[in-house]
Amino acid sequence: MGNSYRVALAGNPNTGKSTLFNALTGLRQHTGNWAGKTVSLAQGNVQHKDKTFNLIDLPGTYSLFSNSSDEEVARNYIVFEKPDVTVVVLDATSLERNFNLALQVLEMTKNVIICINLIDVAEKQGININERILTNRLGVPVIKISARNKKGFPMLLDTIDRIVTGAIECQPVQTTYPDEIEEKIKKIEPKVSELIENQLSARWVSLRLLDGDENLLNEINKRFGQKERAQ
Ligand SMILES: Nc1nc2c(ncn2[C@@H]2O[C@H](COP(=O)(O)OP(=O)(O)OP(=O)(O)O)[C@@H](O)[C@H]2O)c(=O)[nH]1
Ligand SMILES: [Mg+2]
Repeated sequence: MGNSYRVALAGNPNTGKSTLFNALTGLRQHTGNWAGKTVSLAQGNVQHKDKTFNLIDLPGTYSLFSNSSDEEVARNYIVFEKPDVTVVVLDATSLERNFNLALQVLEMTKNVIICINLIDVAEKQGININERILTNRLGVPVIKISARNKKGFPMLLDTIDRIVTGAIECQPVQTTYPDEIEEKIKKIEPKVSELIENQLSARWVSLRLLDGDENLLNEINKRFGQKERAQ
């Protein structure tokens, strides 16, 4: 499986993740249970040049904290299962709301593509989106597509390809918080970093701890504790 890569599709509900998934995989999907949860994730393959991209259709959520099991499944997949690339699918007609989740993903992981879908609807509404400016600001590729009309797919697949081969290096922009929070992050981040080594983003885990996210803490204990016991 040297040429096989996992590509997770994340995003708000109703942004066209499954439409994109089905269009790319041609409905050759099977579902797999994930991480001890009864939620099943649709998976399917797409062939691109010499590579196989294994797409994972994550549950649609408005955020990636621990508010619901859907959020946890999507969040845990991105941070613990570490897909090779995470594609965040956004609705071009409600970018402001959709960027909330996109910025959360940029804090969690490095290899991210922002995929702005429903571009056909946005264009009809006179909404112009400059993907080059967004790419520069966000530090990761931003691509416009219409999943229903199968537009923009070659660029999307090519960009996934270029990320997995290292031709593109993502440098996701990090949200800056008020001084008080930044100071707290500075205090705990080195300790967090020591504990989790390079397995997760220490800044992101620090933020979640400051937020009192016990479910995440339990998940870290469960996963990393297990590894230690197994050694
Ligand atoms: N016009 C237009 N409609 C689209 C496009 N992509 C998806 N849709 C429509 O948007 C609706 C939602 O699409 P889904 O693929 O079910 O969205 P989803 O992100 O999987 O939704 P959840 O599973 O609830 O998270 C459907 O009615 C699609 O036909 C597009 O590019 N253009
Ligand atoms: Mg769906």
